[in-house]
Order: sequence, then C-alpha cells, then structure tokens
Amino acid sequence: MTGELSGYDAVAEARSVRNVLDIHWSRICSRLQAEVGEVEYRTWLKQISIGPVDGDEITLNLPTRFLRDWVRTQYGDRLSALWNAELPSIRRVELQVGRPDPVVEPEGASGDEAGSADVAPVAGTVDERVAEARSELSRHDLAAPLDPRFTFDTFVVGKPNEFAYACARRVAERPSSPGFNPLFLYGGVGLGKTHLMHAIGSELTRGGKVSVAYMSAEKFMYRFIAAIRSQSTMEFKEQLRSVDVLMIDDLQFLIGKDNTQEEFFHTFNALVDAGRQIVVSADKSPSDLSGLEDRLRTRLGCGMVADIHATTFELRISILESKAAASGVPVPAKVLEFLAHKITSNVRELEGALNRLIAHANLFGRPVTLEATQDVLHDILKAHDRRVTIEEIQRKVAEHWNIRLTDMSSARRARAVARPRQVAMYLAKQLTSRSLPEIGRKFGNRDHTTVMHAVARVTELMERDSAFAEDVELLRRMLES
Ligand SMILES: Nc1ncnc2c1ncn2[C@@H]1O[C@H](COP(=O)(O)OP(=O)(O)OP(=O)(O)O)[C@@H](O)[C@H]1O
Repeated sequence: MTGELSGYDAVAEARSVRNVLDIHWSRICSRLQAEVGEVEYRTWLKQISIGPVDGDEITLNLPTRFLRDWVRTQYGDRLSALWNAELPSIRRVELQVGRPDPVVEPEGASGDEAGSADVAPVAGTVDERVAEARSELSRHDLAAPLDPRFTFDTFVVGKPNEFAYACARRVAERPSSPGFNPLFLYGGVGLGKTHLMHAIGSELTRGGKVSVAYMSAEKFMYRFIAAIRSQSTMEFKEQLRSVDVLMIDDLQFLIGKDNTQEEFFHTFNALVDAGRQIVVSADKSPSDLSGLEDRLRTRLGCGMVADIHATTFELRISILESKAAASGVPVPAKVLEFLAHKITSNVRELEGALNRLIAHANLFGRPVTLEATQDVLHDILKAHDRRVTIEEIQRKVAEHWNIRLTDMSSARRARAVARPRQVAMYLAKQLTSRSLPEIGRKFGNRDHTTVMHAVARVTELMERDSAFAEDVELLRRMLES
C-alpha cells in the first residue's frame, strides 16, 4: 500500500458515499427489527427505501399513502432518532409516497470498483461531487455523540464481561497507560462493546479536559471518503490526530476496504506515537480478523486485548433486573427468568424484548404477566424456537429443583429427587415425539410403565396444586415456545 491515494482510487471510493447511506440504513433496519420484532418489521418497515438527503433531512419512501401515514405516526420519531444517532447531521426524516431512487451509472465507471459489492454508483460530475461532498463534510461533526445512557453505572458486570469492564475502567481512569494502549475489546453481537466504549468516553470527557472522538469504523470510512471527495484529507487527518482518545467501533467493517484501512493505520501510529489512547472494538480478536492488513493486526494486538464472552443465565437475569428496575414497571421474577432462558443470543435482543413488554404495560395499563409476555413477544419467542431434547429437559428440570443431573437416571427414590424426575418424564412426553420406552431408557433404563405412571402422577398433582402446576408450566414454556 502507498501513503497517498491515487485520483482513481479517490473517485472510486467517493462513489461509495451513497452506499454508506445504505450501510447506515441497513444498521438502522437491524436495530428496528430487534426492537419491534420480525412481524411488525416485515409488515410496516421493510417496505421503506431511502431517498435523497437535503440539508439535515433525509427522505424515506413508502409505496402507498396508507403505509406512509402509518409509519409516520407509529415510527416517525424513532426513525428520526435512529438516523440522528447514525449520522448526527440528519435531524429530520421526511416520509413520502414514492419509489426507490434509480441508481445512476457515473461517468467513466466501467468494470471497475463501481461494480464491486462495497461501491455503489453516485450521480453527478466529479466537480459536482466535490462541491456536494464539501458541504456534506462541513455539516458533520468529527465524531458521533456519546450516548448518555451507556455509562459504567448502567453496565451490569458478571463473569463473562468482568475483564473487559475492568480494562475499560482502567483506561478511563488512566488513559495511555503502558500495556493498555490500544485497548482492543472484542466479542459477539450486542454484548456491550459499544456500551463500554461510550462509558470510557463519558468518564474521560466529564472533566472537560480530555478530547475524545468516538466513531464507528463505517463512519470513519464515510468521513474519510467525504474528505477525499472534498479534497480536504489534510484537514481530516489533522482533526483526527488532534484528539486525546480515539475510539473506533466495529473495526471488522474495514475488512476489504484497503484504502480506509491504510488511513486508519497511519492515524493509529501517529496517535500512539504521540502518547494518545486508542480504543477499538471488533467482533473477533485481532489475530482472527483475517482480511485486515497483517501489520495493522499486529499493532492492534500489542496493547490490551479483552474479550466479552457470551452471557450466562445469571448475567442475563441481572441485566434484566437492572433494566426493569430503571423502567419503574414491576416485572415479576418469573417473567425475567423466562426471558433470560429464552433469549440467550445477545443483550440487545433481550433488552428489546423487555422494552416491548414495558411499553405494552404502559400503553394498556396492564400488569406484566407470563401470559401477556407470551402474547406480546410471540414473534420474538418464535424466532428463538428450537427442537427440545430429553437431555435439555433433564438439565432444565434439574437446575430448577437444584438436584444433580445424574439423579435423572439414578435409582434414588427420595421425593426431592423422584418428583423432579417425574416432571422431566412428563415434559419429555409432552414436548418430544419420543415413545414411552424411549423416554424410559433415557431415565436410567426405566420401564415404560414407570413413565406412564410419572405422566399420570404429574397430571394429577398439577390439578391439585396450583403452585406446582405453575412451576411445571413455566418449565414447559421455557423449553417449548
Ligand atoms: N452488561 C451489560 N449491562 C447493561 N447493558 C448491557 C450490557 N451489555 C449490553 N448491554 C446493552 O445491550 C445493548 C447492546 O450493547 P452494545 O451496543 O454495546 O453491543 P455491541 O457489543 O457493541 O454490539 P455490536 O456488535 O452490534 O456493535 C445496549 O443497549 C447495551 O446498553
């Protein structure tokens, strides 16, 4: 790679500005999907296409007037807020009845990067594009604003994230400490990387003495391309290199974007050499980010690398408890447990589900119950459907009554063990297509009549004892829905 971009590269990358809007839009769509659920999203929001940006306003098109009106009343504010969070220069969203903009092939684009996946064509002559880009660049702040909700206080710490949390705290207390620069946070989607970065930023800027620039890698690319188009790369570099702390989120986005990677590499070196702090997040560790330049990966890995592991049940419960308490709406422990069992993939989805429940409770003034939860979150829960296995049933039931998993197949007959075992057999009959003899075999080679007896006994007990019935019902819902 060379230090400067050729004119050809510059124009080619400049063409992707429109594509960058598409990228922002696809991120917004993912968020909306997580927030409102698959069904609502498909019914109302999927039909939106993005139109032009004019000043601080972006136009979104919908195919019919009815859809436009509905989306405007139901989601208008949320769409504006999400666009503003992605691109702070956008403050308003105009919803129109219309079709997507036709894509215009630019001059001189033939079989080059214009056809590649990350570069979409943009209309206009080079001069027009430069002028447009300049005004666009001047409208944007260097960095995205920090989200005041993402602080250390609101971050719930547990085993899976305690190391990353401790490293983030340390950087916020003493930036540029040896061994902690760069700080590289990595982990799966929605596990709190952005939250921790914003928390570091908020902590550091509190005194007003430290300048922090936080931006996503996409935004970094977008800014860089806009600078190239407006022939102001020097200003862009100077701006970036004047901050005390630079934080780049979702670095994996730069994979395959060689020119932007190169620019980032130079900025990175300039800042670290000047004793400034860098914080980077990605979905993988530096060594696993194949597609990033080797020298960049090496530099990224030479400070502190901290991973955020997948959440545990305990952490999910703590997060839900904390978010429910902050909302002021009482949410029964059983509902929190249910959610923490069902939605295990990422915290964003978990939070989205809880938010929907709370919004529903507020809107209709009804208490949150397990039944309401099943109803309101029907689509989300369905997306988390899985085939239930007997082993899973045994594990959940053993956990629930706090007995050893081996007791599911042991010969012990004490009631504390025998009753949960009967419940597990009952659930195996209800939730799987296994035959009675097959179920018996999984429970320490028991006879099919033992399973029949267990099913009858549990059914009878459920009729007599409502607390017991509720327990079994909760387990069934957790395993099944
Ligand atoms: N430990 C936690 N305590 C409280 N909230 C959390 C925690 N972990 C994640 N969250 C919340 O979950 C949501 C998603 O987190 P965040 O955006 O930080 O994830 P991410 O790891 O950056 O995801 P992505 O890979 O999509 O960029 C945020 O609203 C965040 O506040």
